[in-house]
Amino acid sequence: MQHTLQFEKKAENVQVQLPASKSISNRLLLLNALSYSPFEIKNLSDSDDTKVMLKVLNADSNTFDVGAAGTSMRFLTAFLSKIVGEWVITGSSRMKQRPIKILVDALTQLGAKIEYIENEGYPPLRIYGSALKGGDLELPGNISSQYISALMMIAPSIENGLTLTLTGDIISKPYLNMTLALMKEFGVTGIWKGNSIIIPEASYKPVKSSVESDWSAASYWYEIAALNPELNINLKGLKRYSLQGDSNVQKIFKELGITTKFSQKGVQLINTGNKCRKLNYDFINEPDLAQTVAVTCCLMNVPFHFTGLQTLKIKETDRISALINELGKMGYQLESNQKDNLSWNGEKKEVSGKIEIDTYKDHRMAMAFAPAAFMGLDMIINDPMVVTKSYPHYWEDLKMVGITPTE
Ligand SMILES: O=C(O)C1=C[C@@H](OP(=O)(O)O)[C@@H](O)[C@H](O)C1
Ligand SMILES: C=C(OP(=O)(O)O)C(=O)O
Repeated sequence: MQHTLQFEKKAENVQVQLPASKSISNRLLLLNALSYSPFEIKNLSDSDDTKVMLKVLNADSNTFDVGAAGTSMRFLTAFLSKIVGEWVITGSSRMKQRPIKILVDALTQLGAKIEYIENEGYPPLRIYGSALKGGDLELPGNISSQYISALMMIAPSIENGLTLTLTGDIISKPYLNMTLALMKEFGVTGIWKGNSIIIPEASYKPVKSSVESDWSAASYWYEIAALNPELNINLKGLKRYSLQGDSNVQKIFKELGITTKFSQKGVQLINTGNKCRKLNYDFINEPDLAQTVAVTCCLMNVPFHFTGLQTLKIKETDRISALINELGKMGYQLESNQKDNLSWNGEKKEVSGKIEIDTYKDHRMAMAFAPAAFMGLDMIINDPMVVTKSYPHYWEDLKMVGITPTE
């Protein structure tokens, strides 16, 4: 399926009810299960990644398919390892290329028995769950924080708890702090000590919880604000003192002329027109914002140098290559060491005619590129429904600002 995007100037004011955070939703679902909570979670995400988490936690089979949801794959692998029984967990073809060895090795050290069904180091997995024994574990902190969050959440229910010492650079650290904060809501206090996270053996207590709106989803509206100086955008449900590291989108887009104003009604985005000459930014803490900011900078003619992108190659797709390919189709020549950086020096080739953007089964490719339609470009987005991974009503919401997708 394809969407051809047509843009017709429409609204001057829009109010957007953003989707709920899937990161918070998936943690709360696991913590609810671990605390045997009878309470319903308020404002749970309706994303594919959360729906699949709910489905697995409520299933009565022993074989689960989590599709493309990284958090579900990693969190459930840890969870199932400590539930007595034999379980099989698999995912999409891309999920079978996303590494999981670090988590499997850690769980094995705690006493779990896990087998690789196809390729060593990757899902699908066969898990023989049993009671686990805790203690001290050392594991790399520079591949995916999701392995660490997964271990943190099961730690209180393991004999002796866990002390996790992270080696290498710590990437996506705000997600670890989000995990700690939510565990605290459920009555368990873990602490940082240098590069170690210490979590005691303890009982979670069931609590009523609710989910904030998603700051990563908000980033596409910051992009839209940056490209539409006259548009007045109000975003609902975001928290100023958020658990989400992606709330740093405020700081990044300030460099691109967007001021964030909090009020009773929500978050207002104001375009001041004051953009920086060049944007240098280290995305080590906010990897999911990189695509939004790369596309915005190109469309605004702001050269950039981004670092801290080492996790992008193992996400829904190799996001560094995907950005180079697709921005290349629009005439922007990006450069990268194909490891952890990406830059654009401001040079652009003229392109004409239709621009067909491939999305590589990556929701963030579709969402970051769609606002290019505001620039009068004749845009086609391939496989547009990938957005349901995190933001199912994205295309509906875009209609409010005059971008109409037609099949
Ligand atoms: O814990 C989480 O909810 C997430 C952690 C990050 O992944 P990595 O830790 O693999 O960078 C992020 O990219 C992902 O979208 C959600
Ligand atoms: C990387 C992402 O998700 P996950 O790793 O949970 O699949 C994302 O949503 O951008």
